[in-house]
Amino acid sequence: MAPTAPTHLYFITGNANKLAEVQAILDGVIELRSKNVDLVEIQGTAEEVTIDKARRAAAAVGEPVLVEDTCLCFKAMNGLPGPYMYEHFATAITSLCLTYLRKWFMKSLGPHGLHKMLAGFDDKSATAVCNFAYCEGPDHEPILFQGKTEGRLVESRGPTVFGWDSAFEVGGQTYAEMEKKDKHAISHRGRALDKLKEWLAQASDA
Ligand SMILES: O=P(O)(O)OP(=O)(O)OP(=O)(O)OC[C@H]1O[C@@H](n2cnc3c(O)ncnc32)[C@H](O)[C@@H]1O
Ligand SMILES: [Mg+2]
Repeated sequence: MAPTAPTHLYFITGNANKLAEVQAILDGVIELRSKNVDLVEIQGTAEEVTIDKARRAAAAVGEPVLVEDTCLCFKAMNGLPGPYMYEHFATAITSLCLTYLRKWFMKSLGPHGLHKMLAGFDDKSATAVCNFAYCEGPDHEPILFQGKTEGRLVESRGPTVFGWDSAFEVGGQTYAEMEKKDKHAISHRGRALDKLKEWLAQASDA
């Protein structure tokens, strides 16, 4: 059966900054309810982790849910061997993100120390990757929406309110230096949610 457009969504997250951003971006699009359910996160690619998270969330809440997983990937750490196929490259990068840029890592390094991770590399480029998964309810297949933003890792500039915002620069400004609406217009999260909005519009027309 084709998935139907929900009238409301439970966004399951324990991260207050994420919640605020998602609420702002989806304002007027759909009724967003928040819930903090402690979900086990499996090991795997970012996509597998997000899909599994959505299944667990739907089973716990019993209603349409949205979950999200974000990671920051450093190209330099996968510089070897150069000519590898893109698919291998992407998989290796994803594993790196999952292994190294989880919450505990951010907590121990902090936004001010993050740039030191690439101190020994010339290539400071990084990609912010955001995966949202929507699941209509228990026993439904989750649907994935991905957004990516290319940038680079820099010394922290701007308020250190949200994760690595002050260390990730896009077009000359760190995320933390941007107005929120400007971050949303180009961010990994904004781009992923553009796809979700498009899907919601199509599903409600169907
Ligand atoms: O409950 P969930 O939704 O899983 O929230 P989380 O805090 O575990 O979030 P993630 O695993 O998705 O994110 C890993 C880290 O990346 C940080 N992060 C996520 N999105 C970010 C953004 O847009 N800007 C800066 N840091 C971000 C976040 O604060 C975490 O420390
Ligand atoms: Mg998490």
